[in-house]
Amino acid sequence: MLVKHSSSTVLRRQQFLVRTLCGSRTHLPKLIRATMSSKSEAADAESVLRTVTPSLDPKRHKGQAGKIAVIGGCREYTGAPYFAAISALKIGADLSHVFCTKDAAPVIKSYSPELIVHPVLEESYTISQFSEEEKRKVEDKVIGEVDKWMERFDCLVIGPGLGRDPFLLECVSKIMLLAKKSNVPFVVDGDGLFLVTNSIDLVKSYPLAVLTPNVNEYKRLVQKVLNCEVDEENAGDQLRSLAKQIGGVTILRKGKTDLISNGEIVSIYGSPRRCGGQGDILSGGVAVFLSWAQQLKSDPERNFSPSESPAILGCIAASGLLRKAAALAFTKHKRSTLTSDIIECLGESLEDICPAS
Ligand SMILES: NC(=O)C1=CN([C@@H]2O[C@H](COP(=O)(O)OP(=O)(O)OC[C@H]3O[C@@H](n4cnc5c(N)ncnc54)[C@H](O)[C@@H]3O)[C@@H](O)[C@H]2O)[C@@H](O)CC1
Ligand SMILES: Nc1ncnc2c1ncn2[C@@H]1O[C@H](COP(=O)(O)OP(=O)(O)OP(=O)(O)O)[C@@H](O)[C@H]1O
Ligand SMILES: [Mg+2]
Repeated sequence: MLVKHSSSTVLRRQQFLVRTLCGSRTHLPKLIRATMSSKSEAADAESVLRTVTPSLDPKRHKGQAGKIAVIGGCREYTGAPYFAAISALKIGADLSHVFCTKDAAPVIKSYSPELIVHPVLEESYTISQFSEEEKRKVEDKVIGEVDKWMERFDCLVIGPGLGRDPFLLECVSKIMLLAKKSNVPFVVDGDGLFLVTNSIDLVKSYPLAVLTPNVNEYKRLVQKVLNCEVDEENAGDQLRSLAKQIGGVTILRKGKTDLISNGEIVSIYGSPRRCGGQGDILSGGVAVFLSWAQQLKSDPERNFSPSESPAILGCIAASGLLRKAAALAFTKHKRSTLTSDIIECLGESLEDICPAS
């Protein structure tokens, strides 16, 4: 489905792509052609997808296409971290880890042998009999288990199916500090947003943080940070000022159309099915495309220096791909479309935009 836009919107989109791609001798002509010819939003998201997706070069070794870690998964929720982690692999990352509670680990492992699952997080009920000192030791152990892996990850996804246990969230706060210390980008979603909304300093002024709130999570963020209600009339301005107030983090506000804090809108494709888990696919996708965009920026051979950040490019690419896969899954399964059906369509949807060979 192509969306019609006013000429000023089309112009803004063309300016965005030119801005994004300036400095790229390798990609500029092809991408500008794509935007000029279709003058559509599909060209924007698809051009970004084509730009950031790396070719399948036989010289590359395992890990170079991305190492992602999801911090999430507890007694209640095992689907959400699985959806985020498996989506990262299905899009093209090489390795996908999950750091979850001990209860959730065997369940998540049983969904897929592809995932590397670490049963390290603890909830309050497992340590309720412990003294304060013993609790501190458990916390140090949890942090240590994640820390020894941290430098290897290209991006974390913090929050899908994390739950809201206070002890567990305290440990995750420390994991965020570790990620910041190591300059590892992270996507915050689900219960990670509950944590961050109540402790905004955890992400404040960290340029490598991406927040992906749904309608409820966004409402709580706006109330807490801007001290007002969501203003649909001035949605773009409000989103920009929210991101500014949090010190320049990137925000992807999910909904009927996905709004990104630099002013971009992704409303192509999409599906009328609202089954749970689609946001989890998106968070895994943002992590992969952000990593690829960051790689692209630092690869001297590709000579690419877009003015838009990897975080913004990651959001546009992931949103476009998820919505395309959701639309494709809906054509096949109609009312019975489930999140796993959408995940099965990720490969075909990406292939349609950037063929593997
Ligand atoms: N299979 C799973 O394990 C899943 C677990 N999930 C996890 O569940 C936890 C809570 O996430 P939720 O998304 O439920 O939390 P929210 O606080 O976003 O949603 C709570 C409730 O709000 C209502 N709601 C949702 N969208 C709405 C809308 N557009 N307008 C009005 N009301 C709306 C729904 O009835 C929902 O139960 C997170 O950790 C999340 O990651 C979800 O990701 C879904 C899949
Ligand atoms: N009304 C809608 N019409 C079309 N697409 C939508 C609509 N609402 C959300 N989406 C798409 O679904 C994706 C997930 O958004 P959603 O609001 O379902 O997230 P979520 O509530 O966090 O999901 P999850 O169940 O995984 O927690 C968005 O990125 C968006 O592209
Ligand atoms: Mg969610």
